[in-house]
Amino acid sequence: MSLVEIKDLTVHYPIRSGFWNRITDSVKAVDGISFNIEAGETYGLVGESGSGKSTTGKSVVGLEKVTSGSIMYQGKDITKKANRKSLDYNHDVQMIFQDSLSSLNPRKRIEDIIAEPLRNFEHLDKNEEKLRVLQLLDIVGLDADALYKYPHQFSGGQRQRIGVARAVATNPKLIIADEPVSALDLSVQAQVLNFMKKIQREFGISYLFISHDLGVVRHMCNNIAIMNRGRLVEIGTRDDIYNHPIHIYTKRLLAAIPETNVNNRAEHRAKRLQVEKVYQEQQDKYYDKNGEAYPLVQITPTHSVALPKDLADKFKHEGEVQA
Ligand SMILES: Nc1ncnc2c1ncn2[C@@H]1O[C@H](COP(=O)(O)OP(=O)(O)OP(=O)(O)O)[C@@H](O)[C@H]1O
Repeated sequence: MSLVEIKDLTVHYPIRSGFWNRITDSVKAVDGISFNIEAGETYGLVGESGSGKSTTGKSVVGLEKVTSGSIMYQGKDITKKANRKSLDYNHDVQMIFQDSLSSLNPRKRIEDIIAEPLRNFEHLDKNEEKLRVLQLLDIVGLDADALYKYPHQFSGGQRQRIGVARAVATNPKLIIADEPVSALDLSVQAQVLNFMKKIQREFGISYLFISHDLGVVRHMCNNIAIMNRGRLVEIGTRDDIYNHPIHIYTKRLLAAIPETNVNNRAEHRAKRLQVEKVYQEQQDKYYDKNGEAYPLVQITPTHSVALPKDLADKFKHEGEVQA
């Protein structure tokens, strides 16, 4: 059994209009997605802004009311509040946000910020609590004098590490990391990602790692789902996605990974423009007449892609020939 099993998850937001403020339509933020997160792994959920990643993450934490579908955790559907309560789900699942400045209370000292989940769930005495907060600061590489400071006294990277310390305080089983390093410089991104990996090794945590950037996810994730307009268009292992991408949208996201080597920038730009040209010319083949992605078709045991029948048959056949 996987740690989390998401099946046919749908989250629609109502659109209200007119004098009576009636519901006249809905935004299909998440439109029937399924994937599993295994214990101890980092699962990547990648897509452009507005593709539905955050809504999915919030649904998994229990912060968003789902329209239909299920999210199974330890055999129970946690889209139901009573099940979240009986499982102690809020203790087991934590979240790290992109914007550490607004997600950390500016009026609270770091000691109180990190201790907050401990106070909610563990009821330690004062000394035990302080010791635990100091251990957590040490794990994320911050000195003890951080205890008495406020969020604005830290750099973005340090604040993000404080967010990581708070998220791991109660020893959770799963952390939803929503764009955890997007607001940081490249060098600082690597630092925070390394801390997240170190903590994962030490505590055996699973991550649902949400990002718009396939470059960031590459060194973090074992399995990756590509999300586009509320649907999944490609699911696979790291090797499937980076070395054998099939969906035109995945190829476009891969071409959008920023090139860090200055000497290769011109070549990279030319390649990106070429991929964009192909995307504009051929994207219609990959979406149905309503502009929606097709259902996923399994190409190999680990790799599934949203394709119409003719393309699915073509790629399956190519896979068989190569094998
Ligand atoms: N509370 C809400 N009410 C109405 N529509 C919403 C709400 N939250 C999100 N949406 C819409 O749902 C869609 C998916 O949003 P979501 O934030 O999940 O995307 P995302 O991939 O995480 O993008 P970003 O990275 O920009 O946050 C968007 O069209 C968004 O405008």
